[in-house]
Amino acid sequence: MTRKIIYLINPISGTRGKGTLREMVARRTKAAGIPFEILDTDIAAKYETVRHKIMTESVTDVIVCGGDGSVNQVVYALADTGVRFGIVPMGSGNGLAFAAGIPKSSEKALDIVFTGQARLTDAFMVNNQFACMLCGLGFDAQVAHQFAKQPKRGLATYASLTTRNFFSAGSYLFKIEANKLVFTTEAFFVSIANSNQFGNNFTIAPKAVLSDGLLDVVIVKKVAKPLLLLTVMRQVLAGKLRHIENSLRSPVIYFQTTELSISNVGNAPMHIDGEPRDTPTKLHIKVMPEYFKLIHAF
Ligand SMILES: Nc1ncnc2c1ncn2[C@@H]1O[C@H](COP(=O)(O)OP(=O)(O)OP(=O)(O)O)[C@@H](O)[C@H]1O
Repeated sequence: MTRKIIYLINPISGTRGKGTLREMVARRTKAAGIPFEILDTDIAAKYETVRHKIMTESVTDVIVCGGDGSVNQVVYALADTGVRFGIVPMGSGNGLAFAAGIPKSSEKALDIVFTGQARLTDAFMVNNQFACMLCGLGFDAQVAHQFAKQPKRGLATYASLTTRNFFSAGSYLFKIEANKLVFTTEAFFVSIANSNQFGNNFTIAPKAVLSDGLLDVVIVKKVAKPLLLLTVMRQVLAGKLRHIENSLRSPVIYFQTTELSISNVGNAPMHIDGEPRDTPTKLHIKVMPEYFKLIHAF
């Protein structure tokens, strides 16, 4: 297949400067003999010009050089063109990239762009909002809301906000309907995951697969604070899927589904793919199987 690549670089994602990246991407793509163009991502997610180029210039691949928020907006705007998407992870978390086996090193991630396999990958909708890797309600969303206001991005900022919030974290009441069951729970957070991780290889839904047509739902219930860390570590290291009815009394409820409804009774904050979003009181969440083509390392 003759390839033509558009690179979309987010100038503000993560902490690394993008000058070296631009130079490296241009030098190596030229050396590989692939026609290409390098543009910036758009803060307002307007990609009509890119869409026009895809249609009129036979562009085959759009490579996002940024974090999960950038991937989210680009994929949602352009998936229907049928292009293959790749990622050079430049964000603070990079959950989707790491779930697809893409390494953090920009040089190695570019190798995957050149040699990796495009695989049909699921996405999901949260009411009318698009998600490709993770939606969170509660603790991690609180962190995402504060992170968005920080002058400096990156993992260090995330880690320090997470630690600070841990001690003050509150729980929220949710009414959840999934797999023909309705239950009420008081929880620190609810994660709805397509990717197996939050980012930075911190796994929250160990059984999640990007292309299985299922969403992994992890509910970490209200427990005494000293127990919370242990509960999360157990989920990270050995989280086992169980039927909802068999885990209602456990500190963690972990199940798979294709869709669910959540009444956000306690008004928990929300994030989608790491970006803070308004807090809805009612959510309907539904998987969109095989929604886009993502270049994986495996
Ligand atoms: N050209 C641009 N200028 C400024 N901001 C932009 C631009 N393009 C996109 N954005 C915004 O940048 C924000 C951060 O993007 P991104 O997710 O790539 O980085 P990150 O938050 O550091 O990483 P991660 O999501 O992996 O934690 C998003 O809110 C996105 O809307």
